[in-house]
Amino acid sequence: MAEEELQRIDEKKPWRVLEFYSGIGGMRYSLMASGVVAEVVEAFEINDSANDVYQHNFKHRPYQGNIQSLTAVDLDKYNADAWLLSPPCQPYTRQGLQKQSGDARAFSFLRILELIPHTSKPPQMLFVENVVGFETSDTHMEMIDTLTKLDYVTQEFILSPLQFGVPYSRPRYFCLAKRKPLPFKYQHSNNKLLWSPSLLYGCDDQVKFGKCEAEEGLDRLLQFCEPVEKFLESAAHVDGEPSSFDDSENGSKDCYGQEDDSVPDSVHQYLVPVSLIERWGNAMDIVYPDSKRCCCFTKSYYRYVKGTGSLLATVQPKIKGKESCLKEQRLRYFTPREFLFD
Ligand SMILES: C[S@@+](CC[C@H](N)C(=O)[O-])C[C@H]1O[C@@H](n2cnc3c(N)ncnc32)[C@H](O)[C@@H]1O
Repeated sequence: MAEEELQRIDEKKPWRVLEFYSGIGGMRYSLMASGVVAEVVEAFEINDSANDVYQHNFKHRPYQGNIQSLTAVDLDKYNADAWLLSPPCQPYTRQGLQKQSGDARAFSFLRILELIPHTSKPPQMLFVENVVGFETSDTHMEMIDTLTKLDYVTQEFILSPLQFGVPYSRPRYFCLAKRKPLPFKYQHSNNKLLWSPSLLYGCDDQVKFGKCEAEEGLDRLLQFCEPVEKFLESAAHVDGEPSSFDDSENGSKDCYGQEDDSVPDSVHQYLVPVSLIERWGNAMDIVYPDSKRCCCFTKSYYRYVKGTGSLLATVQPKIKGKESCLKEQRLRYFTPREFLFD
């Protein structure tokens, strides 16, 4: 690696970052929240609507095209230090066909890996995010093989927001890669896959950062988790965004078919129609303001009930759960701002 490259990192000049599969910009948000001095010099995303949101959020419209068509020359011109990549996860999800590298949606990521050795200045750092299942895939094998050959050292993690005090169960795979001679601060995690972030902080505090898969680890984690209510929008602050779920059966009245002045209009749109509760109540995942967990929200939240995310009971019964009448618990959907937990 050229001397001046290392110098740039040492001198804390802003990292030049490329964001692949930028979606609505979650990676960029995390980068900003991390406090790293960095500039996203370009983002790449094929989806027009995602790019609208990204542009709204960051006042920059990502390069709209297929990442698979990028060339090494294209990438060279950004002179980037770090690449952030969150490629499609469908090839690796447990519920899917698990075609892995044989799935067309994996091709663009494989192509990016192929391009790295052909760039005149490979990135010094990579950050890859995907679903649990990626770590056992042939795509992962290909990625590690490519990175090792190109002198990268990796640290891999499976982490859940629960391990960071957020009441949301959503384990995800993360890979950090640095090109030698750039070192990791804590090198005992080099080339390992870990289920706890503790070593990132140079400690092995399993009480604070338990392996969240294990039952007793989960119990310990929940002690440190904030309750759901900490992440709720107060009624006054619920934006008047148009409802994206079908409450046509509900008309303009509340879910009980009555006028209810105590519920602001802005919250009304998030109430779960009573007909849905009657039909699908058994399949609903219900949480309370003092709960310390939520199920993973999917893009079908608001459209389907089963397995798409939790619903919030706004009236707490004496006995929590489905033993008490669900209709009386005044269930509502989480708002978009709430389930993005920002
Ligand atoms: C897992 S999501 C990434 C989410 C993103 N990190 C965010 O915060 O929204 C994958 C994204 O990659 C985009 N995508 C998939 N294949 C692509 C390709 N070949 N070229 C460009 N974008 C692609 C999808 O439209 C989707 O938005």
